[in-house]
Amino acid sequence: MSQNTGVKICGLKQAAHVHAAAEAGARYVGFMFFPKSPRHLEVEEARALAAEVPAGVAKVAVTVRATNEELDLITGSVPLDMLQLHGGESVERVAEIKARYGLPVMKVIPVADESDLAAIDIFADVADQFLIESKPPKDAVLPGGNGLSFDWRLMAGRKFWRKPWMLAGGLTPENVQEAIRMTGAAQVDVSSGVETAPGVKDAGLIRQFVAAATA
Ligand SMILES: O=C(O)c1ccccc1NCC(=O)[C@H](O)[C@H](O)COP(=O)(O)O
Repeated sequence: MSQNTGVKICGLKQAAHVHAAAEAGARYVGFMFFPKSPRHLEVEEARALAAEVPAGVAKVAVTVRATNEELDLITGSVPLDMLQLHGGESVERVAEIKARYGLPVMKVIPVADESDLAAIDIFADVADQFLIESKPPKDAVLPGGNGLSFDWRLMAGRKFWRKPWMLAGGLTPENVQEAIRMTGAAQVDVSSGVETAPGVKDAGLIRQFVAAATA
């Protein structure tokens, strides 16, 4: 663990939780734009929430195979620092989004087994960061935010990729220290693990998570 561990709290919907995350020391907050998600925000809600985020904390829009029309609306309405692409976007689409919006892009790499890690090299020229997380079950409604972890042993000795990366998937205040120890992650992301029900964040759990990740 390290006091320098970067923490992203994803799927925030309330100002109080944005404040709890920022005051605890989170470096990123994630706003969901995916109507099927219990964490989904309309752009007006996201714009109001973004105004609560202090300087120094990055505002990340999480999207899933969003069209240019949808991204135009999101980026035109909400002041953002990063776009997280959580769908099956191609290398070409990631490059197009990066050029069109001029924002850093975090590409999600879903992992179930070792072969899935090859995608990191494939996207390394176009993505600014990676979020490495568990592949969702085949019948899952959501491609992320499922509270499921993957086998962290797959990451052992793999931390020297060309771009920064974040570990995600099923992290909690209880397991995040072990996850960092096993993977060497310098950054971690959480959503379900700081909730009391899907989409319902808890300020105490947010504080516990950031404290454990940065202890
Ligand atoms: O959180 C969602 O509802 C979601 C829906 C669709 C795509 C992505 C989503 N979340 C993105 C995140 O970055 C989550 O924090 C990440 O998947 C980890 O989630 P969890 O396992 O719940 O901590």
